[in-house]
Amino acid sequence: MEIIHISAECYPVAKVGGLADVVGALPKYQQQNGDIAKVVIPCYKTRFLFENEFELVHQGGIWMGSQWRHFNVIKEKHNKLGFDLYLVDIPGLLDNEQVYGHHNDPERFLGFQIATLDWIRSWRHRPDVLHCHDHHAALIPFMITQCSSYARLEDIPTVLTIHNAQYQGQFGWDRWQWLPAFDWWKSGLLDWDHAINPLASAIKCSWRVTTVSPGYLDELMFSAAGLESLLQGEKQKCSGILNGIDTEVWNPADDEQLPKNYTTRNLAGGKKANKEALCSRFGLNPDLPLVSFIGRLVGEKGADLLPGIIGQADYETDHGISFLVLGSGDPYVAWQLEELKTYVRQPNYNVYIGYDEALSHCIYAGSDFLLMPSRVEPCGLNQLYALRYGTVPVVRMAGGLKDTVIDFGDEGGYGIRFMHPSVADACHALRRSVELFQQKSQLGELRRKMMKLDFSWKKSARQYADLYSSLK
Ligand SMILES: Nc1ncnc2c1ncn2[C@@H]1O[C@H](COP(=O)(O)OP(=O)(O)O[C@H]2O[C@H](CO)[C@@H](O)[C@H](O)[C@H]2O)[C@@H](O)[C@H]1O
Repeated sequence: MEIIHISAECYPVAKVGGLADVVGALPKYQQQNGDIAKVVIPCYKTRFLFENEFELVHQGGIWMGSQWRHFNVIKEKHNKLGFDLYLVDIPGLLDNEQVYGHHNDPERFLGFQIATLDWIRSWRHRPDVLHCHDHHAALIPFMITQCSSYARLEDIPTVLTIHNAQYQGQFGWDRWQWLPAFDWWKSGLLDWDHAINPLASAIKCSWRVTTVSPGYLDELMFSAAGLESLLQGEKQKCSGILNGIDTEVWNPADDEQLPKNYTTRNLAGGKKANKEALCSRFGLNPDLPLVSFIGRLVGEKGADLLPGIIGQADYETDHGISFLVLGSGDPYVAWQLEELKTYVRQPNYNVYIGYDEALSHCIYAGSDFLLMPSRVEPCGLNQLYALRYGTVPVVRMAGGLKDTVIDFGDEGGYGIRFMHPSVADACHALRRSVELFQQKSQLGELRRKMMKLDFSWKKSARQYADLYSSLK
């Protein structure tokens, strides 16, 4: 079976968040299972582009309204990622370093999708599935079924995976001419709330819709940033498939980013060495329980709650807890987190504003607890990385967090859960964390248990394979 993943991100080529991790890993496991999995993403000017070798596989041109745009498709030459990687290069549109945040993002991602289809249309054979990830690839199901220029592709099954329904990629009807020609009476398939809404369109037009955890699918039925009724109506084609993690990239036994590698055998010593290195870099006291946060500084992740949580927990424990934050995003939250250093000082708190992949690995390994006060969490990968590194996840019961973290107070449990995204609930969970930290043997046992859990892609890749087979 040949599966084409179409996405805006793919680790390690271009990563902003968890979408990249999934698209960089799932295809690798699909290849290992005997399928052919290919990934197509925009050709941004990231380091990966300059540090690797590519070959030109296609040249073409597309119309977007009255604008003609030339494009190239290049392929990474040496199968570095374990699957074929294709980059769609549209000069003047996609050739920036930043993945998102441009004034013309709708036009950029639409151009990417049209060029991708234009290229696939030129193949002699047809792939078995087009797997579209998030809104950046979500106009494809509409275009292949409704735009006459892609009629050749019309009966290829399409799967939409929703990694995050908060972002839908809407743009105004004044820009409908950017799309390839379609019958106007079909425009309802593009519309949601009087705008062209790519995510809504894919929910309507794709053969199947998946969410990145079953819990998130349940949540979307009553909280989906305006798409609730649409999802309820299309419920029969929706399913939740939990994300896995790439256990080759995230493995404390041979992670090259860590000061010391460890397994369940040298767990205590390994965690200690990593914690000491991390604490010494950030001026923290290694004898205190270390709670970390890694992520985008946005409301969904509850990042705005962090200053309150950290201040309150520091006060309640009489400086008996330490915090480290790694994140980037909302400038106001970033400023607040910097400001907090004047109230909660070293050795109890430090923050690194920015994006640093290597540091994130050191934090998963060197922390005792990973805090995730998310308001919305479609799956969440951080808690899965934390588990793999023997770090106790302290999570708000949302979406995928609820599906993957069982409270250590319950049978078979290993993490800490709390109910509401509030300072009070998070602080209560942190008090439990401090108590757990003092029970050294219980903590050691939990760490061993967490590291043995299997959240690899094996099971989830099989679920996707079953889904694709059902489309034949
Ligand atoms: N400042 C920083 N420096 C270094 N690394 C950083 C970082 N900020 C974040 N990261 C890394 O980015 C990834 C974030 O993963 P999440 O699952 O939180 O993704 P995100 O919310 O972006 O994606 C959406 O898609 C994913 C995948 O489906 C879902 O799991 C998730 O719930 C959904 O919101 C992790 O690998 C994390 O370590």
